[in-house]
Amino acid sequence: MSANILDGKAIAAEVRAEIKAQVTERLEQDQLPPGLAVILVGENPASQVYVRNKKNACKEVGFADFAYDLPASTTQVDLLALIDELNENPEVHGILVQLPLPDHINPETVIERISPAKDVDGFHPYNVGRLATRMPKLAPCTPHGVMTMLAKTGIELRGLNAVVVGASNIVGVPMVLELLNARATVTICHSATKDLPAKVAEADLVVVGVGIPNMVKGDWIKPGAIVIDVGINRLDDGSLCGDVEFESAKARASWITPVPGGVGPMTIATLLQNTLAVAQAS
Ligand SMILES: Nc1nc2c(c(=O)[nH]1)N[C@@H](CN(C=O)c1ccc(C(=O)N[C@@H](CCC(=O)O)C(=O)O)cc1)CN2
Ligand SMILES: [Mg+2]
Repeated sequence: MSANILDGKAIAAEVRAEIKAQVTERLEQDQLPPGLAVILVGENPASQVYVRNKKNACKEVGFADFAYDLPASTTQVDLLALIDELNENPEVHGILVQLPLPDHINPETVIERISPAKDVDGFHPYNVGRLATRMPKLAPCTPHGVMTMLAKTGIELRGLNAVVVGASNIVGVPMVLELLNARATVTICHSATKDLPAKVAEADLVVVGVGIPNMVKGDWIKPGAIVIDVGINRLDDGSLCGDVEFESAKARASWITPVPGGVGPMTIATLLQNTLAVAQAS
């Protein structure tokens, strides 16, 4: 068997085209363009790439982007003051603070300061709680983007055995909530999990987001399983790879996401969807 490729780059382009059409309609009705504030603190090279991609995506679909590239020495007090200002700005529908933050800034304090109504990353405890109680408002972008990709396979998730590897707030935990809401039977694995290969081998659907290159081996994959690789690891030669051994997993899976060009572009497309949703509701 050789898996079908779940082409996140192509699906994300479709999503952006739909968003652009809705922005055009808003502008024709003399409404404000959706506005997204993107805050980057410091000079993490990977974050700089992601933020640049977010700004480019905003331009492509006709959003107003409010960019704040702040020095690594920015104090938490100053960052919170900027968020307070953006929370009050009616031209700004969505606010995100790129993670990770420098060590002297507490990410939880910063995330909680963003108005839940403008929290287009979906990281505020209010939005996580909404997802956990099956009343989602703004859902975290990466797991929600994965759900959009899974819908493209046409496969019914209800009753599938889903295994999520990695328990981060950005990926693993909200991914579990999304899959639970789709009525999958969900297992979450993390660094204390015993016999990970056996857990993965039971999965009809496996989602991996741990940040360890090629950690999940192809021969762990149940034949016919769907494999979603959220990892983006840069190797010493500059190339990117995922958390799953791609070629050997592809030989067993029914569907698989590539890295790059899989989940990553869907994260940004979903961010745009969330921002548009806030604008349309305001
Ligand atoms: N505030 C946030 N911080 C972080 C998030 C997030 O959703 N919100 N997620 C990740 C990083 N991330 C978005 O910010 C992200 C990562 C990767 C991609 C992507 O498109 N990757 C490309 C490859 C890009 C490259 O050349 O490196 C791909 O996979 O094809 C988009 C967004 C952590 N921080
Ligand atoms: Mg995200």
